[in-house]
Amino acid sequence: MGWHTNREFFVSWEELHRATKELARRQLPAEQWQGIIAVSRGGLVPAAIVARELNIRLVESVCVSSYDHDSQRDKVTLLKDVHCTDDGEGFLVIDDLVDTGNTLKFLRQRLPKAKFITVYAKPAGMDLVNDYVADLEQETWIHFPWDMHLHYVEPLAGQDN
Ligand SMILES: O=P(O)(O)OC[C@H]1O[C@H](OP(=O)(O)OP(=O)(O)O)[C@H](O)[C@@H]1O
Ligand SMILES: Nc1nc2[nH]cnc2c(=O)[nH]1
Ligand SMILES: [Mg+2]
Repeated sequence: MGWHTNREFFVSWEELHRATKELARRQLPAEQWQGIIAVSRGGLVPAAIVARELNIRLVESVCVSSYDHDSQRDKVTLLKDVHCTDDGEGFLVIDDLVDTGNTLKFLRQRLPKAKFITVYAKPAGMDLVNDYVADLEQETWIHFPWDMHLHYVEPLAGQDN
């Protein structure tokens, strides 16, 4: 696991790779899948890792955008649709996380027969995914490695506390 304080959870590249490989392992046998659908943008890196592990070369993307509405992220719009079977049957839909579930609720209408998987899941959206690797508290904010950079921190003894 990464490490978290104050309800923030920082995920390293190595931890994301490990957890996503575990997610991929659970989708065996690979032959049951026609292809992978990445939910852009957060699902792009996990989808690449799963595609590599399952040796699946057909990787599609679906592009969505969520808007703040009354401080809730409850309006999802489709920016780019996906090319796959009509109802998504035989496809794996991959996102980095499910939080409120609004994104996946929206995509489930479009792809009712697809299998939805995420690396991380929070309680409000947990029932909307068919598989995930790690659950976190609803209040925890997940920081992904592509949103961070390494930086210096003072030794404990040098801090004002
Ligand atoms: O379950 P929800 O409450 O819908 O939240 C989960 C979604 O939020 C994040 O995407 P975001 O919309 O921030 O865009 P991004 O993937 O382009 O960064 C994340 O990648 C999931 O797709
Ligand atoms: N990076 C990030 N994006 C999110 N979108 C919805 N919840 C989260 C979260 O916990 N972390
Ligand atoms: Mg996203």
